[in-house]
Amino acid sequence: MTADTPRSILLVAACALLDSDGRILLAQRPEGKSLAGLWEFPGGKVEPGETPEETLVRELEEELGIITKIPCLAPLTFASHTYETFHLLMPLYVCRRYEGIAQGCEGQALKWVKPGDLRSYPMPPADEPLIPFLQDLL
Ligand SMILES: Nc1nc2c([nH]c(=O)n2[C@@H]2O[C@H](COP(=O)(O)OP(=O)(O)OP(=O)(O)O)[C@@H](O)[C@H]2O)c(=O)[nH]1
Repeated sequence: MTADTPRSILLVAACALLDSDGRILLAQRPEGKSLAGLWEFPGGKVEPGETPEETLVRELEEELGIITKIPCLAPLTFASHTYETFHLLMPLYVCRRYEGIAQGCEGQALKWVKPGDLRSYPMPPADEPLIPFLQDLL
């Protein structure tokens, strides 16, 4: 792909799930996937017919066994990052209200991380500009 080739935009919804101590949940991308081993915010691709909020409610249940509702998702900022084969547009929401205890339902490792420690966890390049927004918020 050359610099002139139009890339498709991939819309992914992501969520900073917070616990009562203000820690943020990160999930490790499993072996075999792109960007394996990096730590990311739970979420996933917005499927046709879904809103980003609907995607997150679905993904949080599928990936983590967490139940939340659309009004509990507060938009914080977004990532806009060009990868080699697509351009990622990723709204980041914050969620403080949910039911259940997060578990890696798809075998992924999870970590509750203090805002000041986020940089200790290697993240996809799209995520790095998001960190100061979370640190300012929390
Ligand atoms: N959920 C999530 N995805 C992210 C983050 N940062 C980031 O670059 N992404 C990218 O957004 C896409 C999300 O795809 P996905 O999670 O629904 O699906 P996937 O891993 O099976 O995608 P893959 O087929 O590219 O491996 C991936 O390309 C992933 O690399 C993030 O913080 N959270």
